[in-house]
Amino acid sequence: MERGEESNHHLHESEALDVMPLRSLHPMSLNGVPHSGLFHVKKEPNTTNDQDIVLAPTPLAIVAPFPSFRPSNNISPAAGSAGPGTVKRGRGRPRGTNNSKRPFATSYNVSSASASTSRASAGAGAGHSNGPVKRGRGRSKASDGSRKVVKNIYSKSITSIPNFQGGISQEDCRIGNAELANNLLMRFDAVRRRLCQNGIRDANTTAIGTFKSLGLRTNSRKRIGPVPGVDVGDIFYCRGEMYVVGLHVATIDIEFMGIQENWVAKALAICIVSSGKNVDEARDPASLVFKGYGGTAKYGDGPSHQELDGLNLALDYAIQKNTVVRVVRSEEDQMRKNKKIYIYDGLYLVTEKWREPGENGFMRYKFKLVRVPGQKPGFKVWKDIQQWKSGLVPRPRIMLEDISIGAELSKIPLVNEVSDEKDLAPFAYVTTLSHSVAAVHVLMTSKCICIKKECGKGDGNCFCILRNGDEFPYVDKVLVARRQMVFECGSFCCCYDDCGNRMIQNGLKHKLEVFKTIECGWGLRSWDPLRAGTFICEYVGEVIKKGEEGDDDDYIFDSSRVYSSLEWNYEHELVGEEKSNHVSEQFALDEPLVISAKRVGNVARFMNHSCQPNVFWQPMKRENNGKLHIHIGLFAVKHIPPMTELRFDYGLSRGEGKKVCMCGSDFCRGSFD
Ligand SMILES: C[S@@+](CC[C@H](N)C(=O)[O-])C[C@H]1O[C@@H](n2cnc3c(N)ncnc32)[C@H](O)[C@@H]1O
Repeated sequence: MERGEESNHHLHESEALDVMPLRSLHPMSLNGVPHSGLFHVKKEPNTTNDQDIVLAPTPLAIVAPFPSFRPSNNISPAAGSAGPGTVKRGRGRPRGTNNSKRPFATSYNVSSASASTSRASAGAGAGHSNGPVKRGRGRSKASDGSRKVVKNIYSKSITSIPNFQGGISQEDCRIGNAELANNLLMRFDAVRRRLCQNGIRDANTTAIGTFKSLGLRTNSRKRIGPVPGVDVGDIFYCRGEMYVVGLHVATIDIEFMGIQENWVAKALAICIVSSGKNVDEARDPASLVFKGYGGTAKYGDGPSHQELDGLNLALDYAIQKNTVVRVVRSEEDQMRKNKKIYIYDGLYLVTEKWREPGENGFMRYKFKLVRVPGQKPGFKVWKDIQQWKSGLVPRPRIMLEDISIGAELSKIPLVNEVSDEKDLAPFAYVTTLSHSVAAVHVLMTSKCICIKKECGKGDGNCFCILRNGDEFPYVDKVLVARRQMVFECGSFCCCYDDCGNRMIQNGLKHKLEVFKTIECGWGLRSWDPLRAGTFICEYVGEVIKKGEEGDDDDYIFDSSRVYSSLEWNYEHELVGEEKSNHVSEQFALDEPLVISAKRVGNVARFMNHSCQPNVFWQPMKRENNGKLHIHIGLFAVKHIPPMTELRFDYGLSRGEGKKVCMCGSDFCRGSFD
């Protein structure tokens, strides 16, 4: 049936259906879509349209297969660092609506990743898994039939932890909210980073196994339309993250929910991931053509025509019902070869379907999806930036080509989309911190003790690695954990200039722009997506003595201010470590570090303040000309979509700020500075 033939049946977000396990049903009874269970529906009190989807009191109404989740192999409310005195808020563990803290699991078990997804005990709100087929318990048969021990020390996932406080109530888990989604994404990525650092081969899968089995997820209720806490434009670096926030909870590119209409169970498409291969027109930010399923060679049979069954029927049902479908676009990640970034692009309508001959001559289904107008841009932002970068289309409203006047490798434009102002208060753009009065630590050794034995000068241990707790502080160029101090490699190490532990000294790696904000003067943002833990820039300026700041100096960084706490690091229980391994996030500076970027500075001087920042600061020791200095690195708290303003917490000087804060966040303290 083509669009328009049916009546104006709509299912809106307000009519979202409540899904609870009921009992299992024949696996193929859902429009031919295999599924694992039948779910009973409770309708939201304010639901208005009962005719289209019959919500029978019992025995069935909505059929929601709990998907077996198998993530792909792809791989903060407060800012800054926790200062000497901190306003406790941080990521924390959010309380449930009933303010209760609930343990999620009762026993501790570290299992192999392959088994963990199938064996995962369903924690609160996690539902049950029909995950991968169980393949035994660590012993497999060799080709000659003999038993061989498979020792896979790199694949561990935590399936249960006694007394673990997940901090999420079952109700919150089901309904979801922005704080929870944010919190879980940060915790998930912290675990993933640590597992990577520990050499776990498939850190994504292991992390998701842990989160799934402990019930650490939100929006566990299937729903049509938006999911609470996920905004258009939000980005995800693996499918596990979309699972944790309930955006797309399926191993395949299409997620559906079971609906019962006139006592017949039907599948309705609710979310699709356009992965490039399954779409014809992925480049158009307003519409796409999704390819149908089926018709491929199976069990030795040849390919065949695609039929209107299974997932094709789920998309067709969305046409009939005129229901919205969430669409996740994807783009290549420029920082990781052959990996993707997923961009939530909001709601679409499936407007038409047709069948046409495919390359092999067999008929293939196609579905056109058109973006619902009036939503904020998501994927379009990426397309615009690609055009600016390629030079095909100039970036509009540029007031100054490069505020760094060539000091940075990549130009930093000054952009004003809100007025015609193009003047900046005069300052000198510099890329290095000037230490007129800073405490300078003279290096005790000029001996090379680098990690490369072959250099012949060292003993095989890099001085900097040892000082970083015998761990390399980064994985895939992102910081794993905040520390009291990060020690950078320097000229006394035998590593090369492109060593991954030379972050601050190698300067900006992302394309940034200074732009006019509506309420806070000039601000800073990035054209590139920034993964949580990405080094953005250093806070550059003149180091001054505490107490010597001018009253009119708006460009002060002061480590001795009071900062809201931020719990950014991994939870040791979730990576199977002892508490003693926990890396402290409290920085410890012998003396306050005060930097003024008023007269001289870099892009960081344009970063505005937020009480719920997306950037934190990290003290870093770096050697220059045989001397060690403390520098301040600014890093992404969470994944930051392109063109999102970058802000850190300026802190409070005396418990109360001098300036009225206009950050607009839910956690605004009202003042800063
Ligand atoms: C380091 S500068 C940031 C760049 C500045 N917006 C500019 O135009 O040069 C700090 C100043 O920006 C403004 N600002 C930054 N964050 C703000 C906020 N959350 N609310 C109000 N004003 C803010 C205040 O004037 C503050 O003194």
